[in-house]
Amino acid sequence: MSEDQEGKLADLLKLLKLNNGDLSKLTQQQRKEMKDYKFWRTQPVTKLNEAVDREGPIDKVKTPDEIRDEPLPLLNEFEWCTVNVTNQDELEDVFVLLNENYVEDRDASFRFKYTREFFNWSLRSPGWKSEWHVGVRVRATGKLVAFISAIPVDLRVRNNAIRGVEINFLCVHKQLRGKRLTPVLIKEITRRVNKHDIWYALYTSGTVLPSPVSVCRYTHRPLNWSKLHDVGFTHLPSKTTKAQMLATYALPKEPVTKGLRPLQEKDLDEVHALFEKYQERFDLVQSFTREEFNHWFIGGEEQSQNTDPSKKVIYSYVVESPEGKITDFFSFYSLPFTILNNSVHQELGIGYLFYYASDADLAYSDRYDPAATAALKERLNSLINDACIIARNVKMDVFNALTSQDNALFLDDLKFGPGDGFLNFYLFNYKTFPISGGLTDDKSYDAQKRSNVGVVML
Ligand SMILES: CCCCCCCCCCCCCC(=O)SCCNC(=O)CCNC(=O)[C@H](O)C(C)(C)COP(=O)(O)OP(=O)(O)OC[C@H]1O[C@@H](n2cnc3c(N)ncnc32)[C@H](O)[C@@H]1OP(=O)(O)O
Repeated sequence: MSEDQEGKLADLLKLLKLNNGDLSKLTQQQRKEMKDYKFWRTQPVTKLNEAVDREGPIDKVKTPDEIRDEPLPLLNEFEWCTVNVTNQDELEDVFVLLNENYVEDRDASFRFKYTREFFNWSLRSPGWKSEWHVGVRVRATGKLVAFISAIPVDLRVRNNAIRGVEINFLCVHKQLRGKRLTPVLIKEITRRVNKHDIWYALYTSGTVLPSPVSVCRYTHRPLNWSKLHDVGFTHLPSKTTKAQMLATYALPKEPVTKGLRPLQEKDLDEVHALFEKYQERFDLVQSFTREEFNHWFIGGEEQSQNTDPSKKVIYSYVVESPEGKITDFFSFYSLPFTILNNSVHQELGIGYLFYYASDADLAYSDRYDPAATAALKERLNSLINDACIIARNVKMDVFNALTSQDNALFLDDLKFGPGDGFLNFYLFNYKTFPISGGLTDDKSYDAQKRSNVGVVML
């Protein structure tokens, strides 16, 4: 890969996951010292370089009555709001804020194309609460200038069950950056979550904060190389022809796994059970109730009855054996970009690998047994290759995955290139020993250890 191409791919990755950092951020020199995290040093999080000697809560136990009833004060020109995401106009405010401020795109050529359907899926999972969609508006004009959200989740960290929230979509308008609004937003969402007697949170960020529980790397698999090339995402490596690049990334016309079909409601119990069994191997997982499983993988009524591909967010597939047993499951979601100022292409389709499960290695007590590894590797290679084919067939142009889960078993074989973006996983008010993120010391894919991160955040 030429340097130029690597640069472009790095840019692509930056855009694909807005909040990623770069490799330099992980180096010691670039990282701030603990004392310089003026906000984070006051919070119940593991300190940088802290030697964790036990796993568990950080703060003393509190009750919701001890938590203040009123939001923290804001500067007079701003006011708190609860964004009602079931109201189209208010949802629109969130789109505009995120679309214009979430992605750091230097030449402003791409924007996330958030849709109502995407937010209905990501912000309204079972148990969602309106007051956890926190906004800040300009008092005089009502303009939404900051946002942060939480959804309730049941987590498992090794053998401990934790009732918590996932925090996502933190965004401050570009013109208000550097003004310390973020700590206020975080304190406010913490207050609103604590009022519901919830004291722990999971969140991810490209930024290095005190202190990552795990670090995964972004990877991407071009599906439509010529379009990525046309819009300037990938450049032709020297001494290579376009035809060679197309051949490199060519995929079969249709999925190849026998018995592969979309997940249906009738499969839910069986797939849920297979999924839970598969997830047991990981150290950080989200446990889904049946209702949550339905929401995240079938997508509720709106998604299941949806036939318009531009509105489809979640794609879930199962493999059914000739005996009628579900042996495998995979899912990916769609979050495209709008391409600005390009006369030919208006949109870039992007698929993100979500959860999967397989019975390929379940008969082995040790996941690392060479025979177990070989069986799972073979199965995942064909499953995720099929996922790429399906994604390509619904006009996605690139398929994105992290080094989490068992992904290191297929990333190289299926031509997922490493990006320069890293995603840090954090727990709020909960100390843990580090969890492997699927990377070796030199930041390449760790096909031996793989990852023990079994949670996928949007
Ligand atoms: C129990 C319930 C608990 C619930 C809460 C759990 C915790 C949830 C935590 C949130 C999980 C979010 C998960 C996601 O959504 S990650 C996605 C974050 N969003 C983006 O990347 C979108 C584009 N960027 C922006 O909108 C702004 O640059 C943001 C808002 C990121 C910072 O705006 P700005 O640049 O204007 O900064 P400031 O002057 O206001 O504030 C400076 C302080 O903020 C600390 N900072 C900077 N970036 C992040 C970050 N990504 N997570 C946590 N903290 C961050 C920073 O270290 C500094 O603190 P300290 O260094 O002095 O200590």
